Order: sequence, then structure tokens, then C-alpha cells
Amino acid sequence: MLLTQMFRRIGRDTASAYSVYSQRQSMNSVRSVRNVSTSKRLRVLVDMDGVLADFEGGFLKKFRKRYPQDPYITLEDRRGFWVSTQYGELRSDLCAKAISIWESKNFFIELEPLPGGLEAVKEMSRMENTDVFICTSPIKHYKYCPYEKYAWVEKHLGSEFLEQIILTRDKTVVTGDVLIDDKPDILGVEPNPAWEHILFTACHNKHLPPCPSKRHLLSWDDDWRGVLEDLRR
Ligand SMILES: Cc1cn([C@H]2C[C@H](O)[C@@H](COP(=O)(O)O)O2)c(=O)[nH]c1=O
Ligand SMILES: [Mg+2]
Repeated sequence: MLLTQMFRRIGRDTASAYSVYSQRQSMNSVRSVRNVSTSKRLRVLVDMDGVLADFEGGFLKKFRKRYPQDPYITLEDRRGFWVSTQYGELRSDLCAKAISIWESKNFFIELEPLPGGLEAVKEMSRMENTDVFICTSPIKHYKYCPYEKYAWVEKHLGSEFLEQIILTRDKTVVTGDVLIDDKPDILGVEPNPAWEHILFTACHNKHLPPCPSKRHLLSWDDDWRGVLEDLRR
């Protein structure tokens, strides 16, 4: 073979070897992208009152302002999910007075965010393979509450989060991998909800005996990222 022919052949071989190499490289990068996207997608449901919004603190402040002569229950002394029940036990007329607070205009919109909640939800929503929904129960007195819950989300999380709101009186019918909620017993028509309930600590549930089968988050400073990673496996 002539020297020039030899060089041409080497050139052709090198070019085709390079083309095979670059095809393999691009397949590898497609695979690695696929690997990322095939890790388990997680649907996270996050409760609002007592998890993102300070329902208990907002209630106590407004109750004391409207009914300054009446007895009240400090957050330290709160027991049981229902504020109205504990106030009714304190004195029968206080049940209706308690209800009058959260049925009033501006109660829900003026709730303060709980520490770290907004940052956690924003971070979650930026995580790969993670869909975050705010799953919250409105009161039946619907004049202000549903509107104000939407307005609260827009005010604190931005209008893009309006797409992520689920308003329901029965969270058991909602599908998700996890529900982060401060209510210890979440019951409804579905006896086996799709989600795992992570109990979020609040003033009304922190005295309950620990339930070993249930995971807890003590606050948004707790390891919620680790919990999500665990659920993804
Ligand atoms: C304590 C308490 C609450 N409510 C209402 C207020 C909220 O709309 C829901 C709780 O909603 P979540 O999604 O479970 O956080 O319940 C009430 O009617 N009576 C009460 O004592
Ligand atoms: Mg709640």
C-alpha cells in the first residue's frame, strides 16, 4: 500500500472511531439523564393550618382581643386538636366565642407563617421529581375562609402556587405519597389513604404518647429532606 493511501485509511479509521466514541458518550449522557428521571417521583401534600400558617397563635391573639374579660387557654395548656372543644369544656359559652374568631373576616389571611415552612415548601417544589400540593380543609362557614386561604398562598408563596392548592374536607380521598399534617387522626371515607401521614408537632399534639409506627416532624428545622429521601426509596 502506498504511504498516502495508508495515511488516508488511518484518517478514516480515526474519524469513524471518534464518531463511535461520541455516539457512546451521548448515549451515556442520555442514560444518566434517564437515571435521574426514573428515581421515584414523590407527591407531597402539605397541610396549611398548624403546619404552614400559625392558626393557634392567630386564634389566641384575636380571642383575647375580642373577649378580654373571658378566660383563655395558653398555647402551653392546649390539648386536643379542636380549640372549640377545649374552650367549650372551660366554659360552655366559650365554644361559640372561639368559633366566632375563625369565622370572622381576615382571620385566615392574617395568620402568620410558621417558622421555616414557606422556605421548606419552596425548596421542595424546586426538587427534582417532586410535586408539592398544599392540602387544607376549609371551614363550612365559607364566606371568607376559602378565599383567604387562596389569598394567603398567593401572598406568601406567589401566584404560581395557586395551582398547587387542594381544598378538601376529606383528605383521605386525595392521593399522594406523604401528608405532612398536625392533626393526629386524619379520617374520612377512604379507610386506606394512599399517603403516609407524617405528624407535624403543634402545641395541641406535643403531649400525646409517641406512636412508634408514625413518623414525626418536630418543626421545619427537623429533617424533612431525609424523610422525603426515605420515601423515595
Ligand atoms: C382547631 C380547629 C380548627 N377548625 C378548622 C380550621 C381549619 O379550617 C380546619 C383545620 O384544617 P387542617 O387542614 O386540618 O389544618 O379546621 C375548626 O373548625 N375547629 C377547631 O377547633
Ligand atoms: Mg392542620
